[in-house]
Amino acid sequence: MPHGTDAPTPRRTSAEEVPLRLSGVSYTVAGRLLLDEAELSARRGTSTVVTGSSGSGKSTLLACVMGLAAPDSGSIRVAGREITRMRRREMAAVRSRDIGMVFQDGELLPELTPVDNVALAGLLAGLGAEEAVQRARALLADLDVTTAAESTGELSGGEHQRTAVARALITEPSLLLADEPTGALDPDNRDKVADLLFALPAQRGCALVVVTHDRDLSERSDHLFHLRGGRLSEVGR
Ligand SMILES: Nc1ncnc2c1ncn2[C@@H]1O[C@H](COP(=O)(O)OP(=O)(O)OP(=O)(O)O)[C@@H](O)[C@H]1O
Repeated sequence: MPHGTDAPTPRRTSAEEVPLRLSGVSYTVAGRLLLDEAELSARRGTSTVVTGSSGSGKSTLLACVMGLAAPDSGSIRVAGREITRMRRREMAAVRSRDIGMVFQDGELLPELTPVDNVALAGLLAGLGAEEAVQRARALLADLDVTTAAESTGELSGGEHQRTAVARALITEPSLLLADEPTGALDPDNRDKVADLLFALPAQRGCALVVVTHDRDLSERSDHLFHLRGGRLSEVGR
């Protein structure tokens, strides 16, 4: 294209977009600098783990990425879009379409079936009811969770957390976040859920970002960062 024309830059395809890019992100709470010009990029097909002592700000980092906490300065791009100045409604749409989140205790509704728990996330993101239920059933079958259970409360710890992973995947997000996803599990289930999570970037082309104390998860990741005194540094291995 000749230099200096006004032709719009072509929109990059979603496969080229970097699911997460933090640049110069600072965040202070109660007078304490939790993030000091943090830099982190997570590409599709890769896994990243952030470790740090209790209270170092790992969950706060994820809260910033989800648009639930507003940094003092810096840029956060999710699926190619700047989120730091996004309106609440637009951010909610990004959160439900582009980001999947797995919490330590799953945060599922115990009285609903596993299928309904997973399908509900799809419905909230705008999928039709039939498609949401079909996707929920397929994901649960893939992740080896029974679709016959009448309530999620009756699942084992491992099944419960695999259901939480299925719920996070229903919108096929480019960015999958997890906060201590194995923290509430026994060693056997911890291994199974870790195997499952760290296989997802290659299987589904998403970027996985996990914050954890679990050393085993750190060792599985493609990229390892440590957060201390507000400084987020990549650990060479
Ligand atoms: N809204 C808030 N008001 C005051 N302090 C806060 C607020 N949010 C977070 N903090 C403090 O910021 C620090 C970081 O919290 P955060 O939960 O991000 O740490 P963490 O590294 O995830 O810890 P853990 O590993 O124990 O989960 C903590 O000392 C917490 O008490």
